[in-house]
Amino acid sequence: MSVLPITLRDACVRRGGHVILGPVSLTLAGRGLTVLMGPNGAGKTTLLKVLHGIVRLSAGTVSHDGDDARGAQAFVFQTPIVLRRSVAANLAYPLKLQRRSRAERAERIRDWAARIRLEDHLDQPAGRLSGGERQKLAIARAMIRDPELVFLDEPTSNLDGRSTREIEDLLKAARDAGTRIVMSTHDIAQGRRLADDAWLLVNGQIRETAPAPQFFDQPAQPETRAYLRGDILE
Ligand SMILES: Nc1ncnc2c1ncn2[C@@H]1O[C@H](COP(=O)(O)OP(=O)(O)OP(=O)(O)O)[C@@H](O)[C@H]1O
Repeated sequence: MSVLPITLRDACVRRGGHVILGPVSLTLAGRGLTVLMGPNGAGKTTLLKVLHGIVRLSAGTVSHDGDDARGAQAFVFQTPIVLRRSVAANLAYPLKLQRRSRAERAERIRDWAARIRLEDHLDQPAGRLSGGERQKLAIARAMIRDPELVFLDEPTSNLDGRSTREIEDLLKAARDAGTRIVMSTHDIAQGRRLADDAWLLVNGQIRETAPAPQFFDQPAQPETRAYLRGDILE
């Protein structure tokens, strides 16, 4: 069973009389980590939400051809949402929904708390964590039930170097363990560090999709070259 492929056909989203996304046609399949790049306001968040199935299209279609879409995919929002409970309770929540046994929950919580270096904070209210710690907790909560597919919206924006490196390591480990990841970033250096393949979105439209070496070093589109040079795209 797989949630993939997910296919968009001429997908459009309108808000306030404007098309903010689309028309976009693409297929999300395969393995690895896809980086979605583009200027502020290009529509990256909207595209991720469309792929996850939490934004209604104004036109076109999104087909989740796989099975069991909800259980096997997760979304990490740009501003991490943590429950007003302890760190341990935040990690336990998705496992309870999956009806995992108490023993299995305890083992996974210990494992993930160690991976995000919060093992000494398990009883602390999540609301008191720093921004970087909250983001790590939100990612761990998404990953703890071994989803097949995870979307992350700018997972390290506004974080310090150390938190960024820790989160990048988490994402690489999840990718290497077989989780399909799609994440947005406008940090080109981060894209180079993480991507197996990359998409450029400008003005609500996909301008290029390519394997990372090609995207970053030999892009086909002049617009991608301009974006990577640091030009302002409109
Ligand atoms: N509910 C809404 N009503 C009107 N405009 C909206 C709404 N939601 C988003 N937009 C606009 O749609 C465009 C795309 O938004 P989106 O958040 O998807 O872009 P983004 O690429 O993720 O941006 P950023 O990099 O700044 O997070 C933006 O210009 C935004 O202002």
